[in-house]
Amino acid sequence: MASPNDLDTPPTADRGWGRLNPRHRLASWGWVWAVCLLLGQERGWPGLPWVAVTLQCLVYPLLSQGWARRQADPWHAARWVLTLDAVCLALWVVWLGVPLWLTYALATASVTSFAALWGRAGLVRAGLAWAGGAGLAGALWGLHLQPHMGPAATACSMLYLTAQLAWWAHVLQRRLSRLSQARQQLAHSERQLRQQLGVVSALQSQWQEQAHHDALTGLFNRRFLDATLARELVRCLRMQSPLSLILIDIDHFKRVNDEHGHAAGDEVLRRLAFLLSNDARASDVVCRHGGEEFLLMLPHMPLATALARAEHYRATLAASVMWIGGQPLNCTLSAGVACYPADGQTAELLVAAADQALYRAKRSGRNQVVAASDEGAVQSARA
Ligand SMILES: Nc1nc2c(ncn2[C@@H]2O[C@H](COP(=O)(O)OP(=O)(O)OP(=O)(O)O)[C@@H](O)[C@H]2O)c(=O)[nH]1
Repeated sequence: MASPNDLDTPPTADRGWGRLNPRHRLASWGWVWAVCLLLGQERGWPGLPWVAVTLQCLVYPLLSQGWARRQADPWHAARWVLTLDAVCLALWVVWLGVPLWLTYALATASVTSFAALWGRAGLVRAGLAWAGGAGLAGALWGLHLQPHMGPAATACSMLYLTAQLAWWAHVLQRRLSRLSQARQQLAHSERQLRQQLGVVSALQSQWQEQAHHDALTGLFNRRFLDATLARELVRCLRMQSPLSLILIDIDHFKRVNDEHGHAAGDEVLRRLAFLLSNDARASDVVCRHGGEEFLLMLPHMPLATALARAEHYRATLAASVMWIGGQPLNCTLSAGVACYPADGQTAELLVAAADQALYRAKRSGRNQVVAASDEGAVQSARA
């Protein structure tokens, strides 16, 4: 006696996969009225049962539906309406003499409705309602078995049952197809989301790369070094290990730009960057500190080794002739070397010590390497 055809409300675990549909319920009761009409003709009912049948099949559904709609929770009220339907149907079939096909059609339609709407709990409720209705009718009027009906009433009952089952199947099919569409959409959205996440993560990596690297040379930039140096110093303190800094500046770089052009100057910066990063260990951080200045952070490297590294760079650059735009170009560099902990215990102090050493290297004539701890002494012979 219920219909699940209202698909606008998504089913929930509580509501099964159907929903009580008032129009379909009225049609079902109309059908019952038609079957009773045929049965009444077959059995030659007098006038009174017709009034009762009409009240039951055409008036009661309207009244009960109106009541359910006025309740605060119409869904809960519908459960009681459907239960009352089952009780009434059981009363009728017992009173009419349990006609086999009519009982079967009505009971099946009622039980499937309960099951579709409320699952297993609905089945129990349907069983109780039918047993209650039949028991009440049996107590009132006793059981008068007249199981057979004529072909017209039987055909009508069968048709009703078939229509009811077909309707449920149709609703179930629509629900499943909607579910499958929703799943496909969900999978599509998930794919799109994954793609977008991929793009975002690629952009993030690109942004991090740009944020930490110098565009011209590809070396780390000063921001990255500032963030790393403090962390490395803490590690070296914990491990009681030295950390050296080499600050390098190309000598008379302005002249390079003036005489060979800015592009040639850029090329010199790139080649020196390549030289510096070529020998670097995995733990070293080679960065462009600004302009024509480079800073190397060398964890766990004592001063003597750092001085030797700086001297290697100085000597290599001084000895090499760069051919840029068909022109020979020779550059030199000056370097200041400072070592933790002797020359400074914080990042700022250590960089300042390396800067002082570089300044002294410049002041002493350039193309040389100077250690911060060795006040004024030139560590490396001029090339
Ligand atoms: N080509 C090029 N030149 C740069 C870049 N950044 C800074 N410079 C130039 O580097 C030069 C640095 O000049 P100065 O600071 O006077 O130093 P210098 O000429 O190297 O002289 P000293 O350091 O005293 O030996 C300036 O002419 C800047 O324009 C860059 O990215 N590309």
